[in-house]
Amino acid sequence: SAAPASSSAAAPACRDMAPAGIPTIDMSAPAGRAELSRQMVEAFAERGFFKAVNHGVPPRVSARLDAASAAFFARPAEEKQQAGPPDPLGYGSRSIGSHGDVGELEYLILHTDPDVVARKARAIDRDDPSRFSEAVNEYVQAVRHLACQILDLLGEGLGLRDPASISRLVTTTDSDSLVRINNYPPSATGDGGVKAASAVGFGEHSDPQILSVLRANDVDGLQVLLPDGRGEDAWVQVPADPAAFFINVGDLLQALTNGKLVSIRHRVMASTSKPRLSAIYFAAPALHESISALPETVTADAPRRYRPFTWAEYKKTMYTLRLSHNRLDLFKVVGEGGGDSEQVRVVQM
Ligand SMILES: C=C1C[C@]23C[C@@]1(O)CC[C@H]2[C@@]12CC[C@H](O)[C@@](C)(C(=O)O1)[C@H]2[C@@H]3C(=O)O
Ligand SMILES: O=C(O)CCC(=O)C(=O)O
Ligand SMILES: [Fe+2]
Repeated sequence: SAAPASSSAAAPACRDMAPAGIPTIDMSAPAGRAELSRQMVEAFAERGFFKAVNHGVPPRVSARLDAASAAFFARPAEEKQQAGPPDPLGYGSRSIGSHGDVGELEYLILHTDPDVVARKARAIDRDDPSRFSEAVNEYVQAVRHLACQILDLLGEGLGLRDPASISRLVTTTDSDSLVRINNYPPSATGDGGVKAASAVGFGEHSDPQILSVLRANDVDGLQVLLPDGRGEDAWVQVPADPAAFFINVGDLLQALTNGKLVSIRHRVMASTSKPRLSAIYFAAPALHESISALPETVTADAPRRYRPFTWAEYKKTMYTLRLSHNRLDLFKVVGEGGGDSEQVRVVQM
């Protein structure tokens, strides 16, 4: 089916933003583990994201990735193209996906398997490939650990019989997790000013995987779409904090929790005079993994919302669609009684 146009144009401008509603969670659990997992479930159910502080990722690990990324982006354009095109992994500039989405950025998308990183690093840092691959591998290890801690806490907060069942999807050796490094150039107009606040760095979308762990430098730009309390959604600016991680629910976690946790729509607006550098770890399962609602999340009051699907199937669908598409809707079960009924109809693409 045809992808709908981005709804960004229709969404309210930043000046109409809802009062800041950025849940912040102290990962050192000052009030105990049970309270920490309760806070996480609440933040993910109501907002789909939170800011993690005291997260345990050493600042030098992030700084090392920043330095390696900045060194790559500073190379001449012809040299960077050697690490592209994004097929869908690799170096890309402005074009996002293969359906006409564009943004004011350049990026690297890498699979997190260390062997794959090592191979790609030969085109990224030709003088010393291991300088780049080691920085990425060390970073990935640290953020995967953080992601799994969060997923275990969620498992506990959701009252799962097997609380580690979600994090196991990510720790498997054939996990399809990715890391994406984005560089948004300063949006100077040439006359000393900056572009209008409407310049899109990375258009509106939800992340397809299980969980996204985002860190950026001190440059603002990330916005999340949140209910404004008056029955509308509004874009809320997420103030930059290089010492924190911003964690968001992906489409698969929404499906696994039968819609209890919500995959948040977000975007990046490019209107600053400094480059924004960000790195996002997308925690994903293995390609063959079947995704269906965890039994504890399916009740008489909350019947099954999505039909089971594999990550490979979901990924194939997502790559045929525009960035802004509500792709999880295509897997919705329709009909009375939810998905446990033999009579269910499934929305076809
Ligand atoms: C337009 C697209 C880019 C994207 C693949 C897609 O067809 C739809 C999902 C997009 C997205 C958003 C989150 C991540 O940045 C990303 C790497 C992902 O897994 O899904 C991108 C994809 C991409 O840039 O290849
Ligand atoms: O670069 C950012 O800050 C966010 C980008 C993003 O949402 C993505 O790459 O999926
Ligand atoms: Fe995203």
